[in-house]
Amino acid sequence: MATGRVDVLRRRDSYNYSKREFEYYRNGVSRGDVGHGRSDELKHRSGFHQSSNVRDSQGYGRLPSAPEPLVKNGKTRRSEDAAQLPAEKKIEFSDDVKHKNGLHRSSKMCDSRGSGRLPNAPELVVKNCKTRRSEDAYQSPPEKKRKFSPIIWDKEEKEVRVSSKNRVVPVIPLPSPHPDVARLPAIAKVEDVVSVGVLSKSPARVVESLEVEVSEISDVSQFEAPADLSAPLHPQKVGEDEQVQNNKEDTEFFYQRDISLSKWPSDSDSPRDISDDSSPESGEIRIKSSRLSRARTSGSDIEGSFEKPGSGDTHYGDELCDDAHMDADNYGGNADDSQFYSDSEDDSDLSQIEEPEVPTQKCINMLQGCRSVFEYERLNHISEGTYGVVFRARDKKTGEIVALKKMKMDVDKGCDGFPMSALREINILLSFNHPSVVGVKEVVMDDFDGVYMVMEHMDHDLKGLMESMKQPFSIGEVKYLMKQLLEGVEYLHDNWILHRDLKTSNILLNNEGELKICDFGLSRQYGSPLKPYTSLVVTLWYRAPEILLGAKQYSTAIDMWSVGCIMAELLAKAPLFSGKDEIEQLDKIFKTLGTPDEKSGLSKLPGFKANFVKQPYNLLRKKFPAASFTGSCPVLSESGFDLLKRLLCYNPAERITAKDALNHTWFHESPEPRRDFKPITPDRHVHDRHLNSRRREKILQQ
Ligand SMILES: Nc1ncnc2c1ncn2[C@@H]1O[C@H](COP(=O)(O)OP(=O)(O)OP(=O)(O)O)[C@@H](O)[C@H]1O
Repeated sequence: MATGRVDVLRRRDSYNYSKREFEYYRNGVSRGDVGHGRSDELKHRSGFHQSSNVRDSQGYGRLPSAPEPLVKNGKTRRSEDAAQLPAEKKIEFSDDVKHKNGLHRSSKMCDSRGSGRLPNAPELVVKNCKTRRSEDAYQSPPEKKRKFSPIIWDKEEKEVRVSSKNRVVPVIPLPSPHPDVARLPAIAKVEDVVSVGVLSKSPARVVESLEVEVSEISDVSQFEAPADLSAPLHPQKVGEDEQVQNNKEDTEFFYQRDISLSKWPSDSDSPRDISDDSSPESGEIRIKSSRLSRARTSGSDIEGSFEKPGSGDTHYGDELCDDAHMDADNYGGNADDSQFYSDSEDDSDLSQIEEPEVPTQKCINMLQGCRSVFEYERLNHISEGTYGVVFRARDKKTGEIVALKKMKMDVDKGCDGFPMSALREINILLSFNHPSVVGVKEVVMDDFDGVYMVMEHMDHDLKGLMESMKQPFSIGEVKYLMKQLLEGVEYLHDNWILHRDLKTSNILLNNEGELKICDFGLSRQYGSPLKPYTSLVVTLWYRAPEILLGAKQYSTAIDMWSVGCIMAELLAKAPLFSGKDEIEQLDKIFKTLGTPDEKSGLSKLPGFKANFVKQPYNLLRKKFPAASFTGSCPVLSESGFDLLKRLLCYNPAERITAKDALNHTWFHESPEPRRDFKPITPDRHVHDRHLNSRRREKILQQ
């Protein structure tokens, strides 16, 4: 059956969409209407991680025992003492830096290429895993750092500091770990400092994939000599160049991630100020340990219930570190023990700034290891995407209903290693805390190295909800949903994250009408100047024209285009541009919005010269008229249409930002956003949704 299932999955992949979409398209949209673009995307998304993921010999964390990689202008080096580079570890902000949500935020501007809105940062210099803008371009307090890690680095500290003043950040108390799940603690034994950005790579691979300044390596004994740095890590069959580019991108992403709060303790560590210069940033998790345990291919049955197999079935024995088992009594922090964060020298300045009330940042003490998935009772399968299978489950101790996303380990076909997409998602979601971003509670494991992200459970996703609705949302409801979506997107962009896969199936809703963005597998950090990114991001229907036309440099505007497509879909209850490949997608866009001209900001892109249909008019208003007597098309006021038009503006530099969109008059005119909106009868939809998932399971088994 398993083989059959895989075959079906493969077949499904050849139709280029996830099972959910498969079902959706199968039932709702003719097959011919969708998907071949998705095929490319899937291939790419799979290949995207292929060579960058090399299974190391660890368990859950799979942390290589690599010394700390330091990134400097795209190169890495190691240093004996990262603390010697304090200046390089800071990210400095220009004068218009604003403080919001406990994070320093800089306003955005358009880059000279018109490729998107950039933070008003001049040249970014990446050093020591942190980003810094060239000093001649701005003068801002060097002490200002970007901090958004939830990870507590200090075992003894029950609280950590964050950049925001007066923010209490409680440590989420975790119960005792599953006795068989000691992989994370096990990795806290090594002596080298490594980055979570290379979690999926063995030390050798880390060296292979990055340029290393050997002179600065303090301990070369643990590294193999760098291989051909330009070569992919594995033989590639397709899209090798693209793959190499993607690997670079992946690597850059993690080295640029900034988790300056994070600390990994060692037994001997005393509580440290997390602003310590040596604290890791940019997605790195520093660990002390050198014991490596062999990681094995995940063999867990994703369809099985979370019943713990007999203890004799576990295979970690000889690999586990005995003292990795944690004493239950000592396990878990105490929310009451939180203390105020301070941003050291910044405090006086910050006191001048009126700070909005923000939710506290989540903290998870990584040292506590992760609990077992057997702490949860599996209730039902919710959905399956490219990167994970999502279940509804109940916390056996608290009774809380959660969503468990089992990370697919085999998304990088033919490769070992923890998938980069999963690392990104876990890292980002653990870092963020916003009402419009889905909350991650913890990461748990099964006995087969399966890794699960425990998320707050949401009753619907927008796609499923719209499928089940007979009528489109009312304008007040659309406003309310759009407002929440824009708040989430604004939060991401303020925190330098591009989601890169905003679509209705990645927008969740609970029965209270609360909206949350999920699926951060394709997200990445952005900065200035723009780096070449992969153009194979964002599900085709929501993909911005600049990406479709081959732009390699893009920014937050790509998410805003997706938001525009989502707004149109909320209004019409049908996707706006549903091309089945890139050409058709562009064709559909141009037929509605008019073929872009030289002034569109797209004329320099590689695909612009292609012979597209010439359609000089913007016909969007026809689809969303100001009044309709037949009720066949959704009505939209002048100001609502203006917002939609600005979201779907060709020129990425002129496309409206999330912040400006939130201030748009549409949200202030009547009807007001319907805050009392609650999705349709919850039980029925939940039931339907589960029925659907059962139907999907059947299809997969055939
Ligand atoms: N916290 C949650 N609560 C309820 N349902 C969820 C939750 N997270 C995800 N889902 C459901 O699972 C589906 C797939 O989740 P997700 O998009 O994270 O997986 P994926 O493998 O990354 O998908 P994709 O193929 O779109 O990349 C979502 O569309 C949603 O229906």
